[in-house]
Amino acid sequence: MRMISQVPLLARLPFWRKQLLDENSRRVSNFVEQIIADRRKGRSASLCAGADLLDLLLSAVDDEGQPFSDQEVKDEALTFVVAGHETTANLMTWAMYVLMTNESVLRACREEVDQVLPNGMIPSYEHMNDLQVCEAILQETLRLYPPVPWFVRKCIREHTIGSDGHHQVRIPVGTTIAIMTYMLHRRADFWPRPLEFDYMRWMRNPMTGLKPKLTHPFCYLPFAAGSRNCIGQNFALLEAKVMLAMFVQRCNFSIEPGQTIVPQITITMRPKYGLKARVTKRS
Ligand code: HEM
Repeated sequence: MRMISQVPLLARLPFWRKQLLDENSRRVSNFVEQIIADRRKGRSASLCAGADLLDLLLSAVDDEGQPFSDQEVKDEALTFVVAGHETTANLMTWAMYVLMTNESVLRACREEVDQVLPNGMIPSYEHMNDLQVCEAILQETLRLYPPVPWFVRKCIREHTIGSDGHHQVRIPVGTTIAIMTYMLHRRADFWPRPLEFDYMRWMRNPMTGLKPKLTHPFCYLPFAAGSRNCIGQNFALLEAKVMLAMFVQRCNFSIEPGQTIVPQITITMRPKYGLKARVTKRS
């Protein structure tokens, strides 16, 4: 939505559903403006133990003592809302899909959660390291169903990739390269049994506590890589782990039969026709 409005030519084109896009863009923008105005006027406060991200943005100053302008605060806040919302929501959707369609995975997850968090205990930071099956399930979900299924980078130094002969490709400076995470994560040369959901491939070694080594340092990129990788990745995994554990601890869920579940790849990746489930309180 925002990307379209950043490209002047595209922004002017009256293409299909453009009005809806503009309207939704305005609504998100108004929503963020309201949040900032409320905080400036003291009508809202941080829900954290200390200052939250918005407090930090509003109080930050540069080397000359200048604060962010209203537009800059809004842009930064909007980036966090947009980058942090649908991504994590999609991760949770796909994780629930996996649990509802793999009985053994749900059983292993529930066993761990019931052991680490007995009698409906609310998870705290100290429990996070013990929720290793939950973590492995989330990592395997991010492999098969990356919420951000592709991203782009611009070439700043000329490269030639591929082996000698006709498979070689020269990449000149300035080329935009799309990295298809979804395909990378399913490549048989990097992942044994690539299409199988196997959370065990992520389990730490019980003796050393170390995670298994990847077959290639860049074969797993749910949060991209390099200096512009996801700034929120640790937070995202933490909040996803808390949600997954509490959901499994407190709810039963089963998938509504007769649905077609296919990934829809746009900027993010979600089930094309949604994912309907029956959720009940766990007794
Ligand atoms: C499962 C959840 C998430 C996934 C899969 C994810 C994935 C990604 C990816 C692939 C990028 C790089 C995009 C690119 O280079 O074009 C990115 C960037 C970013 N993400 Fe996330 N993200 C997630 C959650 C979050 C959360 C919770 C936040 C904030 C609270 C966040 C904030 C950001 C920001 C600010 C950037 C831009 C960083 C920069 O350009 O320097 N993300 N994310």
